[in-house]
Amino acid sequence: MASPSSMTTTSSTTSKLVFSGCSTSSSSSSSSSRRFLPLTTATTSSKCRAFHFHRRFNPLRHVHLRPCKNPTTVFSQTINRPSFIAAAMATEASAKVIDGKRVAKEIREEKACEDAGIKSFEACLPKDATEEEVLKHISSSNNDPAVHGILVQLPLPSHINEQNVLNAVCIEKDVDGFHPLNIGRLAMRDREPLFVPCTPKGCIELLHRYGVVIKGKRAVVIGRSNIVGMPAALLLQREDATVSVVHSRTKNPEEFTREADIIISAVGQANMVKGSWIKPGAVIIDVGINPVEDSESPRGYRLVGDVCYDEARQIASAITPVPGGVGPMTIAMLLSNTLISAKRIHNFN
Ligand SMILES: NC(=O)C1=CN([C@@H]2O[C@H](COP(=O)(O)OP(=O)(O)OC[C@H]3O[C@@H](n4cnc5c(N)ncnc54)[C@H](OP(=O)(O)O)[C@@H]3O)[C@@H](O)[C@H]2O)C=CC1
Ligand SMILES: Nc1nc(=O)c2c([nH]1)NC[C@@H]1CN(c3ccc(C(=O)N[C@@H](CCC(=O)O)C(=O)O)cc3)C=[N+]21
Repeated sequence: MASPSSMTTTSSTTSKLVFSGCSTSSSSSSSSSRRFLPLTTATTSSKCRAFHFHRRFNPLRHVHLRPCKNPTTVFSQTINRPSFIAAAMATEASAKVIDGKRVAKEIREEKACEDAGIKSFEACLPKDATEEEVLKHISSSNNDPAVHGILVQLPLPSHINEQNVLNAVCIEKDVDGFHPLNIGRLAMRDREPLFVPCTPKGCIELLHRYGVVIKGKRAVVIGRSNIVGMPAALLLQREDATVSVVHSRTKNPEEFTREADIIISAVGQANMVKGSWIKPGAVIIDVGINPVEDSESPRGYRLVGDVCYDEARQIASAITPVPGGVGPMTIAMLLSNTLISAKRIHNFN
């Protein structure tokens, strides 16, 4: 756990709160990309992280941000964007793979080109930590001018009230976009949230960068969680899609998905969405991260999405793989939100 004093020693930060489960080696000096993974004992751990920006290069080891030595080269790479895809136009038998890993790398390189550095400090609390202790950590990051972003890793242990905790994060540092004020603004017309939740923002960013037309399209979001499904549906609606939300009580979900030009699936059930659920030419964004046993894999498991990838790629015009699709985009959007926050706080345009 990063001690409160270590959070204040440098000029700027994102703060992350973690209940654990996690060892002391998960302090700010080690890679923390793992801290985001759902494969750790999610129900028994939670985390809070403080991120800060400083003007000199400071590679974000936690998310593998590297300083950019040659900005010109990087810019030319970012201009070279993936080709246009129109969901309705697709005729190819095999879907274009929407490469989240590559786009996330581009986004990280854009940040590096802006001379951005982010430091990340993790507060890793025991799983029986009290709500009061959690709130104390949040309050200390709220009040630390060096901290520009705070992320409380969900889900929280059951004895802690999620609402109280999320409400406590200062809205100006809510880089996860989960504060009810941010979500409320996302839901209302002509209002702008200070931050858009990272995973749904990453999904929309992938659609934009792959030239997928959203306006006027039929979109189906599978799942309605506060983290992914609900904000993803709000974002698609803001992009002028006509949106249906499918959840665990939906009868015959395939009747909805078969009509969709765009499907965002965030359920957490391996291979639930079959090829037969998909309209030919649809674009599929698979958020699901599901471990399935695999004795051949060094970890003893591999990750698959909610969508039956091998079936879907024969039918869809474009699809995100798991791993290497939405996951890396979530992390890139967290960086992006932290950059937005630091610029806003320092009146830097
Ligand atoms: N790639 C990334 O960056 C991220 C990936 N994830 C992954 O995305 C998945 C979803 O995460 P999260 O939203 O937090 O999960 P939640 O468990 O909070 O929500 C799951 C949603 O799926 C719905 N659902 C469950 N079963 C079915 C079913 N059989 N048919 C239709 N809908 C169903 C639930 O419905 P109901 O509301 O009725 O219960 C609920 O709305 C997980 O695999 C998670 O690991 C999550 C965050 C980031
Ligand atoms: N407050 C909060 N905000 C979150 O954004 C949040 C959270 N809590 N709780 C947990 C979920 C899960 N999540 C992931 C992020 C990245 C990958 C990711 O990068 N996955 C890699 C796979 C990595 C591997 O191979 O292990 C990929 O898909 O390619 C996965 C999952 C964010 N979450």
